[in-house]
Amino acid sequence: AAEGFDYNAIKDSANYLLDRTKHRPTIGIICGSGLGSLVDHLTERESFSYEDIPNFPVSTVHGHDGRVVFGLLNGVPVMCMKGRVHRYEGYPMWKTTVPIRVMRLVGVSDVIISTATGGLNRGYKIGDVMIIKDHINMPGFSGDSPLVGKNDERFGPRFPGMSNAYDKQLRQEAKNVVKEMGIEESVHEGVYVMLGGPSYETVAELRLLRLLGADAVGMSTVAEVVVARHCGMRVFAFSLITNKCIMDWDTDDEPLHTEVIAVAEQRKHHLQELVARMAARMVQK
Ligand SMILES: Nc1nc2ncn(CCNC(CO)CO)c2c(=O)[nH]1
Repeated sequence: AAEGFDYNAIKDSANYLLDRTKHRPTIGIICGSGLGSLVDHLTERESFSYEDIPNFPVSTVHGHDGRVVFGLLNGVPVMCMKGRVHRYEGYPMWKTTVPIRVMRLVGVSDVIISTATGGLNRGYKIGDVMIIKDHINMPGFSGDSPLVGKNDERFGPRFPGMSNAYDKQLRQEAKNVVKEMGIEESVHEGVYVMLGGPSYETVAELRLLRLLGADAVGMSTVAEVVVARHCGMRVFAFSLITNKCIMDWDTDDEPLHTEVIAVAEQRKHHLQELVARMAARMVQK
């Protein structure tokens, strides 16, 4: 059979974890750039290396030790994915979303996804946060979707809808949290577009993406959201704007991955506070 999801393989991954942790979280957290250290704040932490979990994809980037971390975030049981695998590493799209399906079989019903992005919207500053209200699945346009291939009804339907992918109620909750935190001036709401990467975009591509209505661009998140919605999870996702995309030909700026990491490091406290407050609201259902 063509390579793709296998229910029993996902079940084995989930059972490996269920047999080794006492936690039964309903909230999942994908820690994108800047959020990894969130796991240090969990109490009653139980952590498992991606390498030890059967059938789990492992990051090929050394020093990016991927870990599944269970624990309590201000008392709320959560299951965190610290470290992501990306399409640009050469994994098929479906494989980059295996953590979502494992979360589902562990019992997670809501997922918080964070990511670093380049700002296309000229009103965004480096270090700002964009609550994702919708996405453009550019790889999906050419058929590179995590759901291509045999559909497993035990997860979801053959043709899932994506019209409310980014839960409206959770976005409203997030705006309330942002007000509580007093950071409204650096938080926006916009459209995320995914490209495959690993190269950053040309100026012509960035101008096209802006014309298409995208406010921020990245190389992840969209496939995870498609798979999360396919299996009925609620999704809250946000981007950290780590650099402003260069939109004209005569500047010689160049986006640098080192900048991405540095900005994430600077803003991690606000991001972690946002996630903790959202998790507390989401677990109330
Ligand atoms: N122009 C631009 N700026 C960005 N800053 C972060 N990312 C998300 C991609 N992050 C990669 C490389 O930094 C690592 O996963 C991007 C991007 O895709 N494009």
